[in-house]
Amino acid sequence: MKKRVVLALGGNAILQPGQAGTYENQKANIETSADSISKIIKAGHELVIVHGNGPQVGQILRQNELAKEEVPVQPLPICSSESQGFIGYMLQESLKNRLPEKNVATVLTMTEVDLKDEAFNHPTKPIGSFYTEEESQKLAEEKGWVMGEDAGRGYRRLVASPEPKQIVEVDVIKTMLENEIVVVSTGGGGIPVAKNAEGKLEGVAAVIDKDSSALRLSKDVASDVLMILTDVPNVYINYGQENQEKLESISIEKAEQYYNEGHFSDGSMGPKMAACIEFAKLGKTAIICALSDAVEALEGTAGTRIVG
Ligand SMILES: Nc1ncnc2c1ncn2[C@@H]1O[C@H](COP(=O)(O)OP(=O)(O)O)[C@@H](O)[C@H]1O
Ligand SMILES: NC(=O)OP(=O)(O)O
Repeated sequence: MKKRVVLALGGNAILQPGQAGTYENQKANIETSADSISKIIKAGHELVIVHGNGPQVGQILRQNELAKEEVPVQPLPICSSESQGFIGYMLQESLKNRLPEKNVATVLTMTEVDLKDEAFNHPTKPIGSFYTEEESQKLAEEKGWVMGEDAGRGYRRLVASPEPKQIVEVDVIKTMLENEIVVVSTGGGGIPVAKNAEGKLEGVAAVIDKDSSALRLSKDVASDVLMILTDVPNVYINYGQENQEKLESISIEKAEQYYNEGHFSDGSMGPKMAACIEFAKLGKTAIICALSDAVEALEGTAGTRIVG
């Protein structure tokens, strides 16, 4: 049966930790992602792809800073829009090469946030490259960056990550879905904008969590499924320990219990599970699975499903 699916594509699907972030690295990863995504489209489902941009937006910002003697530095929302543009282009190209008959288009998407969001006072979103603890201390001292540990993988620059309140282009996205267009939207959680003192939208320095924005978008376009693709085949309890246990199909109550017991790390699996639990509460299906298992997970034979 045809389903409307919002698919959140993890950062690893575009750039893996340890990779330099060359065009070739990103192209190769996106080609692999397109193999899986095109199978979902071929199966006849309506699809919106929401991608991450943490590594890319950090690198664009850094390029700006390093070139500042010659070229004016652009603010973070401009860097976000650039990341949506180039990742959208790469996805469009790879998907169009596999499915020449399908229309695939990227919507540069703004996401409204609240300037009073407490998150502006506590940066938590890791962007850009990974550093050692020593390098991280030096960068904090010399450049005043806020640095933090990222899920045991090293240290990264942190920026504010407010809650997504509204996807500004949601009506455009719905119209495209109704016209069978595969949509790439809300990349990097959306370009963060907020109402200024005159009530006008204006870009703000933040990077929104793409899993939270994918949840917002899933609700707004009334998708049947929220699917988060990442680099692990399942969610586990006691993850990384000898007694780790794979979760396949779980109830909202069990998922909440495990969440409250701290089985899902902040900044990695935590926000994914929080988004899935909230989506399942609408009586719908939320899935977390590996990129390569997307079609099987939709059919219910792979991944972790929270069933509402
Ligand atoms: N309970 C858990 N089960 C599975 N993976 C977990 C768990 N807790 C933390 N993780 C980590 O979450 C990572 C996926 O999150 P993240 O790196 O943010 O993904 P992405 O960049 O793909 O959005 C996995 O690689 C794994 O190391
Ligand atoms: N914006 C965002 O959540 O990006 P990553 O998934 O790459 O961290």
